[in-house]
Amino acid sequence: MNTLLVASDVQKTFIMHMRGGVELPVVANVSFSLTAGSCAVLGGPSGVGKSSILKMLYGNYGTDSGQILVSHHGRHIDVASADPRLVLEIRRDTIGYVSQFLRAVPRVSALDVAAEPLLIRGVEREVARQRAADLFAELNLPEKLWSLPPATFSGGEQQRVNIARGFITDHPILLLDEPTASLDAANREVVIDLIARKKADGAALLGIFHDQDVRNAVADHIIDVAAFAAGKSAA
Ligand SMILES: Nc1ncnc2c1ncn2[C@@H]1O[C@H](COP(=O)(O)OP(=O)(O)OP(=O)(O)O)[C@@H](O)[C@H]1O
Repeated sequence: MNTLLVASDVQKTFIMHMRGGVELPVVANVSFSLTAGSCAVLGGPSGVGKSSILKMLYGNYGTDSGQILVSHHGRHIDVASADPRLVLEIRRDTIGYVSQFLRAVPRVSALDVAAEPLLIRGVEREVARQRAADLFAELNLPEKLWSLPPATFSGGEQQRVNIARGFITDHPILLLDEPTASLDAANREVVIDLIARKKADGAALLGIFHDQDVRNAVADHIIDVAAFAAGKSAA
């Protein structure tokens, strides 16, 4: 088994400095690993810390303790303690992330938003845009929208731009935060298929899916986040 990420005893507490230093413990004792060619799903009730875990793996949230070891260009790097420049390099080449909502940049077309992760990896602009167009077509995004900035798109249209942006690269690790939340049944099926292809290509995926049908279709195993707090083995 080719292990691409190992999280060990990860812990996080939010301290609300604007609220008199109130402490909000979010997760503790979080330990799991991700292997190539499989999709793990974070499970557990709302508020248990699923999104926070994804954000820690991506380096958006810091950790209080624990390690998040990632296989990056043949080295094992601890995302939890890596310097910000290295975290950016890991995001460029090793860990992709589909967030729930698109952060649209004004005046940038949907095609260029989706193509950007390839451009920053040095792929030629027309090749990257063609790849984005192929994904948009597969995701049934109307062609008349492709050259428009996505800020005014519907929730489901924006989510499909975000999915194309996340799936366009061949990152070995891909994090998915509710990628199907705003999609209709037909497009949920497209995403299930995209995930299956990523697995077949050898990527390690970790996702949050509230939709039970999607979860059943993609999950190789469920990581029960509530069990960490209870001190049990979760995976
Ligand atoms: N930036 C933040 N500052 C303060 N508290 C936060 C922050 N992000 C998350 N939290 C808190 O951490 C807890 C876990 O939130 P998180 O979004 O990780 O849960 P979740 O399991 O993904 O929930 P859901 O299934 O509802 O999306 C919540 O109580 C939330 O209020």
